[in-house]
Amino acid sequence: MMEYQAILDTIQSNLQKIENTGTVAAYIPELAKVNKDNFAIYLNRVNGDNYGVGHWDVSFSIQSISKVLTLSKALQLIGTDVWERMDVEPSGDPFNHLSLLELENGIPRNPLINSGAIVIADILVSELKNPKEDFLQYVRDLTNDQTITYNENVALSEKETGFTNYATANLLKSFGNLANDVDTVLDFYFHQCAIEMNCQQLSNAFYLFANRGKCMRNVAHLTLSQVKRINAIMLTCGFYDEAGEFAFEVGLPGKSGVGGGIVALLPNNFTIATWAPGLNPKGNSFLGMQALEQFTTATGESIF
Ligand SMILES: NC(=O)CC[C@H](N)C(=O)O
Repeated sequence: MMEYQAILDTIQSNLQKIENTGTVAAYIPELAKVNKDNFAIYLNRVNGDNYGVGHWDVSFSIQSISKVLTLSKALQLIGTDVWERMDVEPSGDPFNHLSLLELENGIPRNPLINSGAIVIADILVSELKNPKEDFLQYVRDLTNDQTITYNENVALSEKETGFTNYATANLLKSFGNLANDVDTVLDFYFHQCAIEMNCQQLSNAFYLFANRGKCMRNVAHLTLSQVKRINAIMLTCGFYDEAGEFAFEVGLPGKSGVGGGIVALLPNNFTIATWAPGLNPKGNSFLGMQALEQFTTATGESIF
């Protein structure tokens, strides 16, 4: 019998001993206000057991982690048509990089970099009746928690400073890969990124990817094939130009966000969420990456 709580406690005390060289994301002014000392891990096993350490009940901005949830909704709505508008290859580039998009004629490398996520946002704006409300409801249903909401200050803060995302959306539009207008799509995108969750909610939200497409309420949202593909994309593209490093160190499908969250999972086994707002130079949580490396090393539980 594995002592998961003891393993999480040990990871927390190990990480308290090292210098946290991460820095909070400053390019979105609202995120720069978050205290770097926050640290949390929450683990959900598919057998129903759960464990937490640190500030696992404190909410933070999920940012790019939302891209997996919008992809999941888009696949549910239009299936494989999604792949007519983007690829499934790792980019090896930072999340907001523009030059590949221009070279490749407005076809994003994958749905987890900003350009791909903006195309997915465009799909949801076209397909959902009330896009922001309906998507939030989807996230609440997956998580089995009706309290989850957008942080309007974060959405506005990103809108005011989101010059690179405007450039990306305009480039997509110029290549004919955006059906709706740039402002409408980016308003949706800035809101999805501004959803707040704590580690418990985040781990719950991703439960369906470890549980063969069925959420916490045991409702089926995705086919087995869709879950397989989403997990493959998280493994190859979830950490941008550090996807190789995450696979090497941790060995799980996962997704990071510039709010300092990471969520990862082992199919049929567990989901785990970490939060530590200090980011490494690639925009991934400095301590979160290490916490997950220690977790899969201590438990021996990874996809490899
Ligand atoms: N990596 C991230 O979390 C980036 C998300 C952020 N909202 C952006 O578009 O810049």
